[in-house]
Amino acid sequence: METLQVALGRRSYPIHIGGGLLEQAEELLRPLGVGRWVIVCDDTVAALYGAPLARRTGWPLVTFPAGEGSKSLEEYDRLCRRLVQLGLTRSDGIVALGGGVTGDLAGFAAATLLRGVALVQAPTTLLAQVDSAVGGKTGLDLPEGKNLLGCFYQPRMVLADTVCLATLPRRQLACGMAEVIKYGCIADEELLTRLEQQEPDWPRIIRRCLACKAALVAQDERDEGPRRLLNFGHTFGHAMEALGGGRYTHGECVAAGMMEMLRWQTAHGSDQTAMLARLGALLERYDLPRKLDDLPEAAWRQYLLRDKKRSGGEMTIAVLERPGHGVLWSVTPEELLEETRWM
Ligand SMILES: NC(=O)c1ccc[n+]([C@@H]2O[C@H](COP(=O)([O-])OP(=O)(O)OC[C@H]3O[C@@H](n4cnc5c(N)ncnc54)[C@H](O)[C@@H]3O)[C@@H](O)[C@H]2O)c1
Ligand SMILES: O=C(O)C(=O)C[C@@H](O)[C@H](O)[C@H](O)COP(=O)(O)O
Ligand SMILES: [Zn+2]
Repeated sequence: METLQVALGRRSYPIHIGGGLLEQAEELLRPLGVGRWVIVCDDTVAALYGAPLARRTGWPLVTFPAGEGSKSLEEYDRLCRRLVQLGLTRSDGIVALGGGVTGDLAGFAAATLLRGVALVQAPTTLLAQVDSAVGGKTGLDLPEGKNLLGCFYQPRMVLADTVCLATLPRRQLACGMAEVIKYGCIADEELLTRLEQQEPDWPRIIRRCLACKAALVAQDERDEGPRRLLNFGHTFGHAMEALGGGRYTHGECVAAGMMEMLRWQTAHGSDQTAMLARLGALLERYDLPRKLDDLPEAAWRQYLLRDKKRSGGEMTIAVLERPGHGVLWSVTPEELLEETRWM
């Protein structure tokens, strides 16, 4: 087992990475001094890992339907009511076992139920292990757009059990690779080169991505500055995800969104032709889309304008200065809407 630390003063927490950590969950969580744990996971993860964990520990299990559609007020309501019915108190806690959907939904429930109960993130997808389980962003979607409800709520511990990756379908592994490639683009050119030349070594990749994320979160917990680099590909990607209505995953939209941002940059005086070719080849290597051509255009503008990085007449976007080095630009919504392929 390897351990990284997210340095946030009193709210600091460890990220444990390794094979077989779920088997040791009871022991690893004991020092947190939490009364009773409840496991929250989707129905797919329940069958694979939730039920065995519940059997071993005696912790109750609450499930919800797998998929992005569960990041909804309806599912949040159902989950919170179930947790109350189970008698959860303020000295108890939630183990969010699953992918990013579980982390966001169960994390938001942990942050708000009884005004906050302890939370442990136990990510089971590559995407959640390299990104969503760390940093404390929790959230739900609205019909008007992605992650429009939510808060920052840090977990007390993250347990990334790499054994779980063995059962992950190929498409979901690819989704995680989109966020991995994002880290390479914004902060780690050597990672890009390794991904181009070698087969993935998961524990090593996870460690590298999380070291980057932990550093950005420690500098800027509430997403007011450098943490926004993690949004590279998301400005367009989130709009694509909402427009896709569930057809495309978060990772696929981040992949196409990174390409779209490089095209936008190129049309705005920052030539990214070489990087477009490099990123395009890498996305292809990992079965990710470079373009999503079949999305309806009508609501594109509204979704983009609802981006959380918009503040009045200004939007902060993450762009690339060079491979491995992202920077933030401030643009007007009109500039962002110019020269995208839908306009
Ligand atoms: N909070 C954050 O910082 C943050 C960061 C990135 C993404 N996100 C959010 O995360 C979500 C995407 O996360 P995701 O891609 O993990 O999706 P997900 O949680 O829907 O998981 C994808 C699918 O994989 C299944 N699954 C999970 N673990 C498995 C395993 N080990 N073996 C087999 N199947 C397994 C799930 O049941 C689901 O069907 C999006 O909603 C996105 O907005 C949040
Ligand atoms: O942790 C962050 O900060 C990120 O931006 C990570 C992203 O991969 C993630 O998709 C996040 O949920 C997007 O944040 P949002 O603030 O644009 O909803
Ligand atoms: Zn993301």
